[in-house]
Amino acid sequence: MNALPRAALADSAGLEFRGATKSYGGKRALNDISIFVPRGSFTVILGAAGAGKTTMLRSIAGLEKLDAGELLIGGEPANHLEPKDRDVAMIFDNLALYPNKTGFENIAHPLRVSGRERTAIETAVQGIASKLKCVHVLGRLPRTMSGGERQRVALGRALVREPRLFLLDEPLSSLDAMLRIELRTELRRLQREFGYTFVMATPDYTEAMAVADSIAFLREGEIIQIAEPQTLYDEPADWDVARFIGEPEINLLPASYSPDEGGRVMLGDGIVCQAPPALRQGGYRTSFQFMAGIRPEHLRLGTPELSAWCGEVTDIEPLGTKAAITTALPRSEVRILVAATVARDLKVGQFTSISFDQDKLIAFDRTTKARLL
Ligand SMILES: Nc1ncnc2c1ncn2[C@@H]1O[C@H](COP(=O)(O)OP(=O)(O)OP(=O)(O)O)[C@@H](O)[C@H]1O
Repeated sequence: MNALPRAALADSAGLEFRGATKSYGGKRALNDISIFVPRGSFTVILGAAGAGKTTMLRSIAGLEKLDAGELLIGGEPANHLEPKDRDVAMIFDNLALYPNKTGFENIAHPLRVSGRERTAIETAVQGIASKLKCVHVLGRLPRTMSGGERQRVALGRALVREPRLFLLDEPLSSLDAMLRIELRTELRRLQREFGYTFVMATPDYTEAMAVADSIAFLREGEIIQIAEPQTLYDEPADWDVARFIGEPEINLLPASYSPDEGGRVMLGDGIVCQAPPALRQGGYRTSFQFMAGIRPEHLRLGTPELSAWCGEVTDIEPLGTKAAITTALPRSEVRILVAATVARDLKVGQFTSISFDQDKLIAFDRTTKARLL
């Protein structure tokens, strides 16, 4: 297994969907999905429960048949291929191991089934086990392993086959938080090092941001946006995407725009500020209403000379190095992310001044929810 030069792979297709559609009893689970996944990349399908993530992965694996549209794997049409002929591995969250086989035999199983020779099996199992740091459990039965060790062996069993494409359906969701972070880092490292093509489904945006080259945001069977993680955060296609990415959630406040004086924004609760660049440069000639999105990390407390608002602290949620402060304004509520040291001096019931970075305000259309460019 040699490391593959990533640059050379960037243009070649690991996977492509063209207008993929799939319904269950009249309900569209996938609606005209088109996506190109470069070979050697890590793509994450992000979306809420029921968005269609599993259906998408199962259609790629051949466990579901598309009603319409084309699937290409490695640039080749794959709609007609049986699952076993697609050369893809699907990794689920509840990866069951054979209870009566050792760690070694569990990982070796797919190679034995395909008739691989004994010394080649030995080398492959040792190689993948050392990459996944589970050599020490190769001689043991699953019931003597910790949850994390079992998951490593199960991942080893999927990775040892070296298929063209790996499909990972919430593979870490049953692990505790620490293990999840440790294993996702390792998945990312392995994927980079060996140029694997990974398509992973998850509803967890932090997991998606941590590992993805590219994230496809899926909602009700439709791809709403495909972008690099930071772009999804900075330039969300609509306010559903903006709310999904970021913790605490982005603040959404009714607002209006006026082209006067080079562009002004009036937020509820009587705040008037200069419009952000996207609105100023948008060529708008008349006033209109929109939804203003302000991320909690772009609000600040306690700079009265710069402050737009005064709010009452109604909740303080410690988050370790940071804290989420909820403040009530006369007609709305905003959440603010502050350093824990700042939160220490605050008390529920106290009034505080609030200011924000106007250039970071994101404007959304009130009807379509789309971000205004
Ligand atoms: N075999 C099936 N029969 C009928 N409806 C189905 C079937 N499989 C999925 N669906 C429906 O298709 C839609 C998409 O389901 P899917 O499992 O792909 O979503 P998901 O994003 O993976 O959700 P989760 O995160 O909960 O696993 C849902 O409305 C679901 O109820």
